[in-house]
Order: sequence, then structure tokens, then C-alpha cells
Amino acid sequence: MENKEKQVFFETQKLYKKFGEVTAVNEVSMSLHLGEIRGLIGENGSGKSTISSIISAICPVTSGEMYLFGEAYRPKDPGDARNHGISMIVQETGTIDTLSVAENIFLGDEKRFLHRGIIDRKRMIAEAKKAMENIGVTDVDVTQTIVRYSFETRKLVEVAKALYYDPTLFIIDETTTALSQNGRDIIYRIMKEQKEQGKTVLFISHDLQELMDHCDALTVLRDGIIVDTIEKAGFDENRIKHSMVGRELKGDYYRSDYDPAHEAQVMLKVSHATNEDIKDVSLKLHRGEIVGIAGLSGCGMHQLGRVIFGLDRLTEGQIQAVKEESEEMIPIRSVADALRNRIGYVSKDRDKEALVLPASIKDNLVLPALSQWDKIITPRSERKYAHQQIDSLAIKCSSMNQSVGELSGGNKQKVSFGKWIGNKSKIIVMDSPTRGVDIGVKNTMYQLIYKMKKEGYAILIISEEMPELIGMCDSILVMKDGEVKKRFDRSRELSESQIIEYMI
Ligand SMILES: Nc1ncnc2c1ncn2[C@@H]1O[C@H](COP(=O)(O)OP(=O)(O)OP(=O)(O)O)[C@@H](O)[C@H]1O
Repeated sequence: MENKEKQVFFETQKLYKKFGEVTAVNEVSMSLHLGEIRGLIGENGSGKSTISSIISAICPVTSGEMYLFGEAYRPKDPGDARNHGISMIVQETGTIDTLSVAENIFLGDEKRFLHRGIIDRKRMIAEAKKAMENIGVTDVDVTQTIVRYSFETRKLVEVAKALYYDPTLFIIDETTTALSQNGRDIIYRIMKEQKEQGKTVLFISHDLQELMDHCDALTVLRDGIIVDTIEKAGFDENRIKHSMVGRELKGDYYRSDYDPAHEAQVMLKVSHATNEDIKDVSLKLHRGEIVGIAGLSGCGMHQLGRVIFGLDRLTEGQIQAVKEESEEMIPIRSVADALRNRIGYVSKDRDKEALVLPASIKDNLVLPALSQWDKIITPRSERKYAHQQIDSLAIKCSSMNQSVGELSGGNKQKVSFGKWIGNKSKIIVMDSPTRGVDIGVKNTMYQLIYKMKKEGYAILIISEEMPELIGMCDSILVMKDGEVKKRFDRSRELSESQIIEYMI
């Protein structure tokens, strides 16, 4: 049932989008009202990003019409959409590494600072500062290159950029699950402010709870078709889940035992690890153990994952991994050391660090396995391996030869995760492993992680999602200001608030 009291200002009629043989969006007709926060939910690959990209003119439509305040709306490009009052935050990083924060904010709109044929940099910097302050972020130097900042800060720069243009429709595509609680709170506050000003937010997320908490209505997509639109009064977790996947989701979401036991053998040892982001971090990861790392943005947890995989260097301390079939500990100083010693790493920044976007799904899945397979690799064994991963993770694709860049965000994440499963890596660092993954597949991933524990893998999960850490880990280390402040062992009584106390 559509909300009748508020004014409809935006409509789509029979939007249709095909990518080759794939129908991503199928006759989607929806209306948005002024002053509402509308959630868009659906399984990975159900068409959410495609619809938003059509609305914001990032992606051309195959057929169908859009109307803005009753007038036909056919934007030529994202700049044109922005001029019509529509801005979007994309799921992946939408910023350019080599540019400064200010240049990123005004990318494509530099002409607004043209003065007698040259760009007035001073004014650009002042406006960029203002844009950041508008969203309540004051600790970013807008003259610095954006690559110096964390994933979260880069996302907030995109938010500042979108809001600078005072959009009537602000589209947020699956951004919050990549943010810490602090970053999420900024987004929630902005959504509320937009609503209070009589503007509209289209909010895409896989986190049912946040959708139910913050949205006025939810539109549910399945295979490119709208299957339901539910007003707040009718929000019910089971109804939404059922509507999304078309079946009942049963069983335990996380592991059901509370036994933190693991084997005695140390697989990974971090001793007094120190660099500009982390301070004197020591931990041990045993065979068959899952250790979680919790913390707020800037606490150093993502950087800890990077040093363990040899991506970042230490100034003091060391990382050691056990040598295969022995007790000997080998120092890890580079990615090559990490791979040789069977360490895998699911990066949070999947497009830049985890995947080769133009390469096929098969090649991406097989790549890390190649250096570790000891038998002869044939095209047939590669295909068999890729098939197994695609099936077990329900990767939605037209074939294993499809390029990863064409997949939906959640399906890319499944490839990034699948790369390290089933090969010979025995120590796996997972940074935000279920980012952007729908609830059905999240469940499969948790079962796989648990199975890996039982098979003797040593797993480190770095995550902003506390229920995931509490639900899956044998112990949780809480980081703050680069240091480990507290350790909790798995227990039925452990709660989010106990952990948060040490994060802030
Ligand atoms: N550039 C592209 N080329 C080919 N297929 C594409 C392209 N972009 C999207 N698709 C396909 O369109 C379908 C819908 O993808 P879309 O990204 O809209 O899904 P989504 O609901 O946003 O998923 P997620 O929750 O994983 O982000 C998927 O099957 C996807 O593989």
C-alpha cells in the first residue's frame, strides 16, 4: 500500500534494464513522496543498485519513463540529475585516489570556481571545508590527497559532496555496512534532517534492523521486480525476509554453541606490532580458533589486518605464521611471505584490493589457489573449483566467465570471500567479510566460517558488525587508539554494550 497523505514527487513507470541477456530491472513502477525515507531491500543482484543508478543517470535505461514533479525526467548524466535535485552515494568508493578531498568534492563541477579562466583554488578549498562541516566532520584536511584517508572517511566525503548540492532526493546505496557506528550515526542523522526538511531519501541496505528503525516504508525487490511495498506500521522481520527470498528462512543465523575451545597449536603470532596506526598489539591465533576484532573507526583494526597480510610494514614488533607441517614460526614481512605461509586476506576495499574487476569470476576465484595447489592444474580442475565456489556461495552470474566488474556488490563480495575458501590457506584474515551480502547468503557464509573452524582454520574477523562478532567468535579483542584494550571470551552473556564500553 502506498502512502496517500504525502505528495508524490518522483515516479518511475515500467523501468526496464537489460545487461546483455540479464534482465536486471523488470517493469519497475514506484512512487516516492516528499518527506519520506524509503528503504529498498532485496537479495544480492535483485536490481537495487541498477534502479538507483538509472535514477541518478549513472546507468542508461533500456525502456520506461521517470517523472519528477509530474514532468518527464530524462537526465543525460549524473551532473544533470544533480541539477534536478538528485544525488547518490554509490556502494563502492566513488572517489579518485590521486585527487585531494576538495578536488573530489567538486569533481566534474570545477567550473563553479572559474575566475577569469582559472580555478580559484582558495574558494574551492573553503567550500569543500564548508561541505564537510555541513555533515559534522571537522577533522579532515580537504587539501590532502584522499588516499591518505580511511575507507570510511572517503565515504563521508562522498556524503558531503552529495549534500553540498542540496538534493531533494538523496540515494544511499549500501553504504552503512562499511561504516563504523560513528559513521552510521552521521548518515542516520542526515537522513532524519532531510526528512524533516520535506526531502526524500532512498536508502539501500541489507541490515533489516536499521531499515526498520529508520525507514517510513520498504520496497522489496526480487529478481528485478517489485514484490511488495510495506508501510512502517506493517514492518515485521519475518514478512520482510519472506517477501525478499520467497521462502521461509529457518535455522540458526550464527553458530549456536558457546564453547570457545580450540586446538593448542599457535598458527599466527602477532608480537608487539607497532607502526603509525597500531601500538604494541600482541595476539595469538590458534588452530580452530575464531578471534574477532572490534572497534570504532580509526582504532587501527583495519590496519592490523593489513600488516598481518604483509600489505603494511611494522616499525617495531613482528608477525609470525607457522610453517606447514611443523611448529616453526616464520616471519611475515610481505604479501609474498603471507601467501607462502598460507595466509589469506579478505580486504574491506574489494574493488581496489580484493578483486581483479576486468577478469572473470573463475580467474578471480582460482588466482590465490594457483600458488598453493600442489597437484597439476588443468582447465578442468579450475572449472570444477570455480563451480564449487559459485554454487556454495550462490554467486549470481550468467557464467563463470563473466567479468567480476559486472557483478552486483554483494556478489563481488562473495567472490572476494570465495577466493580464500577451499584452497590451502589455513590462516584467514577477514575484514568485513559479509559487507553488502544479503541475509540468506550471510547465513551460508557464517556456516562456512564455522565449518572452517571445525576443519582447523585459524580465522581473524575484523568487523564493524558487533552481532556478527558476538555470534561467531571464540574471543573478541576490542581496539581503541591503535591498542588492544580488552579481551572477551565467548559467552552467552556477552552483549554489545559491554564491548562498546571499551571502544569509546
Ligand atoms: N555492468 C553490468 N553488466 C552486466 N550485468 C550487470 C551489470 N551491472 C549489474 N548487472 C547485473 O544486474 C543484476 C542486478 O544487479 P544490481 O547491482 O542492481 O543488484 P543489487 O540488488 O544492487 O545487488 P547487491 O545487493 O549485491 O548490491 C545482477 O544480476 C548483476 O549481475
